[in-house]
Amino acid sequence: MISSLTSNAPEPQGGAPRGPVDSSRVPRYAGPATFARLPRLDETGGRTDVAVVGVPFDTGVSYRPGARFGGNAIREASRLLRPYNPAQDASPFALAQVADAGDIAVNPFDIGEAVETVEHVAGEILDSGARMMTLGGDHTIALPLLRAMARKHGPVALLHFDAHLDTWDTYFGAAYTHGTPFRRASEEGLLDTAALSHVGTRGPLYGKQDLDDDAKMGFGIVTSADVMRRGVDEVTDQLRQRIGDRPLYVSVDIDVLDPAHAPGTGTPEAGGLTSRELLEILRGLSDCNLVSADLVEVAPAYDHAEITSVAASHTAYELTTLMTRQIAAAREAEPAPERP
Ligand SMILES: N=C(N)NCCCC(=O)O
Ligand SMILES: [Zn+2]
Ligand SMILES: [Zn+2]
Repeated sequence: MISSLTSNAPEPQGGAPRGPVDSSRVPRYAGPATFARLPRLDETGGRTDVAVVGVPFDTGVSYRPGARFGGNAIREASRLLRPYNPAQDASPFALAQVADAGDIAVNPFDIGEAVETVEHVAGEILDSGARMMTLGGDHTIALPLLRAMARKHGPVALLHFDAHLDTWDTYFGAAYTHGTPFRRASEEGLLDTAALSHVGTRGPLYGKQDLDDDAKMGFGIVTSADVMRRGVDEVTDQLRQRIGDRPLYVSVDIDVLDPAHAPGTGTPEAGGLTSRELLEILRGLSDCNLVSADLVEVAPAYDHAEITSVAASHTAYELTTLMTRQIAAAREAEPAPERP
């Protein structure tokens, strides 16, 4: 019998979460890439507090394809993440169990079926009590994810980081595309219309009507230029006030970043946020009730030196840290008899 060449994460002690592989013992470039070198879900007995889930799907794109490879590119780039997050003063993988649940197997030839599959699997994960950190995939997948969120939490507050509105109606007559998920979510009543914000919006539109339609759905817009002029702290305060203690879903399209910070994406627009601005805004959400998040539109074929997937891995790390901090705080407030 051949023993494993690269050891897995160490056995946890006394019910503590199973953490990442120790990079001081196993070189971080060795072995299979799970997000942040965390255990797979089957290594935690199928139980986790936060499930990192890939959705290799890009059949909904209107321009460059390739986001189906985004999740695995982010996992590869996440090998360098370390267990303590000084910006949030937290060790996310010690506060709660985070595990890599692998990919949802979606039909690349049938968008309707793919949307149903994502909704179904997301529902199972949420029913287990876990939160989701989803790695896309193109932005189409936000719709089935929001359907699952609304079934569990009711209409959710939405913080949407993106160059684009993604509230357009149809493309070539198709209702489910990466430019339309939030229009469908609004029509289906999945969103809490008092707390909807786009952040980082910029670039040409089809017409002024796009903005009128978007405003009618209840969205507020913080453009990329607003972030530059008003600054991260003021913008974050305003977003936090709008969200309050509502259940919050965060959807990050990596094209919210300037193409200098994220060239590896399908519909790039000049004049975007820096990765520093995005990470800082996210860190400011620590008192929000973040129920789950997605990070979409990483298309590694257009990337260079993993610029985009490194930015994406750090973005997912900040989001995961926010969730684990909230899970730990809730446990402290009301001690549960056993860890899932
Ligand atoms: N969701 C993303 N990334 N892009 C939407 C752009 C849709 C369009 O081509 O007008
Ligand atoms: Zn976009
Ligand atoms: Zn988008």
